[in-house]
Amino acid sequence: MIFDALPIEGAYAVRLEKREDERGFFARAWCQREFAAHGLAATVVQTNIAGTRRKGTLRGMHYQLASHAEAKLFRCNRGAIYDVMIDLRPDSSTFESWYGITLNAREDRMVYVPEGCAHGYMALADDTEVMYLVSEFYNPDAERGVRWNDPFFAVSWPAVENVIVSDKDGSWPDYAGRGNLPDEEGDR
Ligand SMILES: Cc1cn([C@H]2C[C@H](O)[C@@H](COP(=O)(O)OP(=O)(O)O[C@H]3O[C@@H](C)C(=O)[C@@H](O)[C@H]3O)O2)c(=O)[nH]c1=O
Repeated sequence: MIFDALPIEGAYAVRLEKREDERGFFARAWCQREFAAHGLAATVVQTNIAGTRRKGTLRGMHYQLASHAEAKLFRCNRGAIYDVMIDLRPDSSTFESWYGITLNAREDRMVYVPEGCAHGYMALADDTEVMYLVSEFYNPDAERGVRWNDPFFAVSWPAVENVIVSDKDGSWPDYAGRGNLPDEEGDR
C-alpha cells in the first residue's frame, strides 16, 4: 500500500500496490502492520457496505463523540463518490478545514479519514456502492453531525440537479464552533 498525505492532518489517500500477473492482480486492502507503521489506527472492528441508488444522494457529515471517535478507510466499489472530511480536532493544524476527493470503482485509491473528523460523501452515479473499515463500534448515542451545507464550512459539493439527504442529515444543527471536544458527551 502507498500512503499519500492529504491536506488534512493525519488523512491519507491509500493506493493499492498491485501485483499483476496473467490472471489479474493481487493487492492488500488493509494491513495492520503497515497502518501501525504509519501511525494510523490499526484496529478494525466493523466493515460496512452502503449501496446508494441515486446520483446526488449525500450521506453525512457524521462523527462520533471524542470518546467513541472512529477512523475510517473508504473504498468505492461501484460507481463514484465525492468524499469529504471536516477536521473537528481543536488541537489539529487543520482544525475546521475541509477536504474533498473523488473515489471511483476504477481507481486503486482509498481514503483514510482520521479520528475526530466529520465525514460524508455524495454519490456521483446511480447504483453506487462503498465499503469501509471502521476502528470503533457504531454508537448511535455518540453520533453527531455537521450539516452538509453548513455555511460555516461552505463545502463546495459537485453540482447535481437534486441533492438527496435523509431527514437526520438534513437537520443537523448549525456548527457551534467548538469542534469535537472530550467534554461534549451528553450535549445534543
Ligand atoms: C453506520 C451504521 C448504521 N447502522 C444503522 C442505523 C440506521 O438504521 C441505518 C442507516 O444508518 P445511517 O443513516 O447513519 O447510514 P449512513 O448515512 O450510511 O452512515 C454512514 O455515513 C457515512 C458518511 C459515514 O462516514 C459512516 O461512518 C456512517 O456514519 O443503519 C448500523 O446499524 N450500524 C452502523 O455502523
